[in-house]
Amino acid sequence: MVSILVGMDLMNRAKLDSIRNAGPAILPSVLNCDFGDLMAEVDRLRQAGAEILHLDVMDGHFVPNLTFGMPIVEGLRRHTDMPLDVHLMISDPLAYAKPMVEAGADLLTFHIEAVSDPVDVANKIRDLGVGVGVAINPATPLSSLDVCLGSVDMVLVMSVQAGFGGQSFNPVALERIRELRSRYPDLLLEIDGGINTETIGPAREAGCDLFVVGSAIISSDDYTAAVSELSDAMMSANGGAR
Ligand SMILES: O=C(CO)[C@H](O)[C@H](O)COP(=O)(O)O
Ligand SMILES: [Co+2]
Repeated sequence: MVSILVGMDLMNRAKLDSIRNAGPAILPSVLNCDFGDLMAEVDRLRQAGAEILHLDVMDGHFVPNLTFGMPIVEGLRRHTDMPLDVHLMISDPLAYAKPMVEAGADLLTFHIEAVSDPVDVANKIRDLGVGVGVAINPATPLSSLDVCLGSVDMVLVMSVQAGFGGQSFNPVALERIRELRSRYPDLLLEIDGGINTETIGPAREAGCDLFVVGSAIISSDDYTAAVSELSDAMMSANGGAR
């Protein structure tokens, strides 16, 4: 069991490096895809050029929506070698961190609003051998992250209130990305919510590395065209804020 866990840790850390080196990158969220055809949806996203998957785990308690847990993550893990970026919108991230890592998560992100001791949560997730991220909702003061920024690999700046796909982009996220980028030049920054061809460029100009996109891809009839248009908008923006 120990050697299996050690092997899993090495694999997960390698995937974390590939996430870190992928930026700037588009991470499709499967939140609004056809769950009756999930693996084919993942194949379509992969063929469209996606290299990392973003998985939105919601518990119906921290957010008023319920999605999926370890069995789906584990099924996706067996189906694809893409790194799995798991966004935990749950009230008790530590209760599910180890099962999520065993299911195949490569990067586990908890919400700052959900925990009382973010350093302890970050350290315990890191001890599982995966990358650790902290997410912040638009209404939460950015200063609440200060205590744990030295303990995480990534900050996920929410550009919508966590809970649902298809919401409108909140530009407060751009100010936050700018501020975090200027204070922490090497910190991995991800943005999530309402990212489309209009918002991805400004987010990159603000200094963001990873761009989660749900409905702007999934609502398209042609995932390849959607990813290509997003990628063009992302790459033509000036990422020099970094
Ligand atoms: O974390 C999320 C919602 O809480 C989703 O990742 C996000 O909303 C993606 O969907 P969209 O691009 O449609 O906003
Ligand atoms: Co998300």
